[in-house]
Amino acid sequence: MSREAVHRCGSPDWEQAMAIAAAQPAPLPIVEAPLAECPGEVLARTVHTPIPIPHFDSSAMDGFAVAGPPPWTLENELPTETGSMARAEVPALGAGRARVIVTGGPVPAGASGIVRREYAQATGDRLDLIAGCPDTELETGRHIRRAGRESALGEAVATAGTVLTPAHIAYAAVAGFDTLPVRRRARVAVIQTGDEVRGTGIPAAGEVRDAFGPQLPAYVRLLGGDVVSQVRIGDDAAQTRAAIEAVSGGNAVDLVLTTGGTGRSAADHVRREVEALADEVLFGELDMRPGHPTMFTRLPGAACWQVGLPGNPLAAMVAMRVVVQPFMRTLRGLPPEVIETVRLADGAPGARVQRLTPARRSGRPGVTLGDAGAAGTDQTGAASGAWELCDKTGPNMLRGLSHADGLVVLPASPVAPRGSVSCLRLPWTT
Ligand SMILES: Nc1nc2c(c(=O)[nH]1)N[C@H]1C(S)=C(S)[C@@H](COP(=O)(O)OP(=O)(O)OC[C@H]3O[C@@H](n4cnc5c(N)ncnc54)[C@H](O)[C@@H]3O)O[C@H]1N2
Ligand code: MOO
Repeated sequence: MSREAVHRCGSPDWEQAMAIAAAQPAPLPIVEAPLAECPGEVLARTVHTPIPIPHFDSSAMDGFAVAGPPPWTLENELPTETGSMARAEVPALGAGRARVIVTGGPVPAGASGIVRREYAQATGDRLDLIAGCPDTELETGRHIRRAGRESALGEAVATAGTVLTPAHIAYAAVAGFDTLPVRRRARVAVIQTGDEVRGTGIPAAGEVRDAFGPQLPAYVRLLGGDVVSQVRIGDDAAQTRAAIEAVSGGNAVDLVLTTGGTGRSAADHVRREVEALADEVLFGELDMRPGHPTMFTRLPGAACWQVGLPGNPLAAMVAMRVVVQPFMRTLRGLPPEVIETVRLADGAPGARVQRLTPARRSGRPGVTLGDAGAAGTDQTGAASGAWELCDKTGPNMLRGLSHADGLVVLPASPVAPRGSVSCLRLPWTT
């Protein structure tokens, strides 16, 4: 039985669409993930080191732990023994004595410092400095890495909301963590429509190569989720309904991405079937070009949404950036993004409607990247170079997007040379 879906907002613009998408889901549950799985994930809670870092006094050099001024009596110990001994097992060093130590080895109690190997000379069991050794080598604490110098016990290792990098993981490992609390990764189902769409080879006239299937999983991964199921179906109402019902029940996925079929022709079934199935239509179209027919709905079940990506490839990619990316940020526990402003080197002529257009950072002579003085600054105050519009950016085209660093918002009115426009960076640009 078809229920009447709740229609919320008529035709939001791109900025309203981002806000609606970001406001919908709750952040996903927190899971303890092994460190190796954490790079790229968002830390869900601030974590504090359970030990001082480093956690014991160690030598920064291969050489000799010494107690007091030279000469010293050299103890007869092998470096490997000293290096691998636990701190508590290392015997104290008596006054006037020296002992071999390796980099990272625990410093014995009683040691006043470390003398590096190349500055010391042993004759029998007598150890002395070589001629010309700098005076600094005898400073108290020389070449000793003191416990807690990097971080005291209980200091923050990383704060909630951090997107974890390999460096964060390395630091957390040093602090003794085996796992970190991160948000569960979003599970996304992809349903592609289109009788004319083929997956491999050269398409015949009337056919198109599938522009979505090979890249949507990677796009979703860049946004912090995983495509857990992916099907291609024909332009058929029953198949469309069955495919959506198959993935949306039972809490298995957080988001269903459909491609194509958002139109109102007899061959377009996504719109009708989703409208019949959905608990809520957050928006059924956008006041945005390209990407005008993009839909965003909440499907039956605890927490499962649907984004209807239009079939035109650039329109679909714009909808990914405007609707899916903010939605995924919230799932990951990230705050809504701050919209960047950039300058357009050559400006832009006015158009009938506002357009989100592929653009790139300009590399032309006279327009220097990161030159804040010449090219302006973005809203966050960071230096930002001027941008130029890409060529070949019709709604069915991908060539311009393939050269782009972001989507700039061109207003209907003309933009003067070096004029400011809003810009949404693409998630694969660095
Ligand atoms: N009479 C009207 N026609 C159209 C309108 C309109 O308002 N009135 N809107 C246009 C706009 S805007 C868009 S965007 C598209 C939306 O189309 P659908 O979402 O219904 O998608 P389809 O009709 O299935 O396909 C449109 C186009 O995209 C190609 N396509 C589909 N899937 C793929 C794929 N996986 N890889 C590459 N290309 C794909 C398909 O072959 C069509 O060329 O409607 C306009 N028309
Ligand atoms: O969404 Mo369409 O032209 O706006 O591609």
